[in-house]
Amino acid sequence: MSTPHNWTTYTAFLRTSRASESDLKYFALHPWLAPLLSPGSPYRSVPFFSRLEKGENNTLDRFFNRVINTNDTIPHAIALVPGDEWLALRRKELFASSTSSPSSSQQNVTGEEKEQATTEQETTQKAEYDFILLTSLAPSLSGFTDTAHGGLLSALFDEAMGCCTAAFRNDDDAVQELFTVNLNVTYRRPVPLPGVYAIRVRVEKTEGRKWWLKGELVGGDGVVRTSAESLWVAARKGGL
Ligand SMILES: CCCCC/C=C\C/C=C\C/C=C\C/C=C\CCCC(=O)SCCNC(=O)CCNC(=O)[C@H](O)C(C)(C)COP(=O)(O)OP(=O)(O)OC[C@H]1O[C@@H](n2cnc3c(N)ncnc32)[C@H](O)[C@@H]1OP(=O)(O)O
Repeated sequence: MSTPHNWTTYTAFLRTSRASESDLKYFALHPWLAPLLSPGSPYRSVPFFSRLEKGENNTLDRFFNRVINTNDTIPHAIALVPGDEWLALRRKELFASSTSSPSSSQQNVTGEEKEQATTEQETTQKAEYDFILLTSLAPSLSGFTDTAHGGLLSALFDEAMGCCTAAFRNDDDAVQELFTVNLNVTYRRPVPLPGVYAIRVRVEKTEGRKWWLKGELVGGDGVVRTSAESLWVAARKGGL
């Protein structure tokens, strides 16, 4: 078992960590991922947080960091996140008209600031998605023969979306923990096993404590095999 991490905030984790060489080497073998992994990519490769060991006495994320962290389930997974500048712009965009602003410094964004953000967006490297999970799926994740189980795909969307929201929460906990209250998954095409897939997600909008997200799962042929929409609700201040 690997050593538990010692980051104190998710933001610090995003800023300072890098995906393992073995995972990077593995995904680099798949040419369709090159635009996401090359030096010119708008994304940085970091470990998939949910997969990190949290310590013997900490039961956080056990499903992802133990049960489906094996050679015959999910042998490799990494996360791709936009650069700091782009994330900051997205924060401005998402919280400009919302009372769920993740930081007091981002509240009451004025028209002038919005305009400035638009200009900045034109010059900052644009990332179409707020979070991408690259994952290999091995044969033991099957429902139908050689096909990924639909429940597993839902769990992957939920987790990727959770990590996506975490990047927009602030270190000072101005936004409370977020929970999935609704997850609507559309199974469009089977997801063959074994295979390598990208789950790309984006926050569509926020309103008060509510956040709406969308996501898609694609393989090397670019076909959207599964898509998902979800609603997340931040816990009330002062706890549930
Ligand atoms: C590195 C350092 C360490 C730091 C670590 C930090 C972060 C971790 C980082 C990364 C995390 C990474 C990954 C996490 C990823 C995934 C985790 C898995 C996520 C899940 O898998 S989580 C499990 C399933 N999840 C639940 O276990 C939730 C059960 N639930 C509740 O606990 C309550 O539901 C609660 C508390 C959420 C809200 O309760 P509440 O009482 O505060 O809110 P209330 O009911 O008033 O709703 C407020 C407004 O939402 C609307 N609304 C509510 N529900 C709706 C629905 N279903 N459909 C449509 N609208 C709905 C209402 O209509 C109202 O709308 P309006 O305000 O407009 O009237």
